[in-house]
Amino acid sequence: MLDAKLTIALSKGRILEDTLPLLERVGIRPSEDPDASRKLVVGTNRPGVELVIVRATDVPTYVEFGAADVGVAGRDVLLEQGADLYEPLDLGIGKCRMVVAEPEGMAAGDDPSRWDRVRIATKYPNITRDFFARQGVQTQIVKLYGSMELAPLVGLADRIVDLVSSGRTLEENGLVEVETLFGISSRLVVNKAALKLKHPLVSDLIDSLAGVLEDKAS
Ligand SMILES: Nc1ncnc2c1ncn2[C@@H]1O[C@H](COP(=O)(O)OP(=O)(O)OP(=O)(O)O)[C@@H](O)[C@H]1O
Ligand SMILES: O=P(O)(O)OC[C@H]1O[C@H](OP(=O)(O)OP(=O)(O)O)[C@H](O)[C@@H]1O
Repeated sequence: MLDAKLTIALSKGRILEDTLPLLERVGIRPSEDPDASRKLVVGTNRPGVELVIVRATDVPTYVEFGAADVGVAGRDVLLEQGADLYEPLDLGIGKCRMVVAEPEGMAAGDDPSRWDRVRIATKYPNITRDFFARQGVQTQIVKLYGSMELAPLVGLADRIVDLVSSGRTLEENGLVEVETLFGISSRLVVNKAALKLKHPLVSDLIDSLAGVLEDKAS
């Protein structure tokens, strides 16, 4: 039997802020402001469609395990975690880039061969390890959960691997970008079983969002 319920996992902050206008354009409106509320399950104007509010780093887990049918997650989080998800749409929101940064004036510059055994602070240990391993550079990784830019200032690390958007956080902390790993935006992710078992609902959401993105691009 077809399940007429669709659960969408979103995280508070940037993703919620940028995703709600997209959902609005496809006719899905939360019944209360999820940012103002402490509720973690928020209904919508569409019967059977609800939002679950989770940490940004938890979105792939909720969707992979089917606790949510779809979700919105940054490419950074998706690459770091490597969850088994269907990723049909780049929503073009939450744009930033993953970079290596170091204190301004640091001698090693952008020659990775001189980076051996440097300590790198990051929230993304898998991405960081893979990136340097591919260059044949051994690094010691210090896993942090935020404020990465502080680490080189207090001697916790030599460099950081983190996200940059405007560049303001790097600049205000005397750091400079020395290498870009890749560009980032947020993606719609879908549970693979839900794609089959709830195909009409899921494909309707994907197609409607794709239409909105096409309109925005033209
Ligand atoms: N400065 C930024 N500009 C644009 N997009 C960003 C920026 N920082 C992060 N993002 C994107 O937004 C996503 C969510 O980031 P946000 O800061 O809202 O959550 P978080 O605090 O990193 O998550 P968590 O609470 O799980 O640690 C990131 O995964 C990334 O894809
Ligand atoms: O280039 P900018 O526009 O300054 O943006 C970059 C900052 O944004 C993110 O931090 P966030 O605001 O999520 O805080 P966090 O330290 O808690 O991760 C990221 O980790 C950088 O610190």
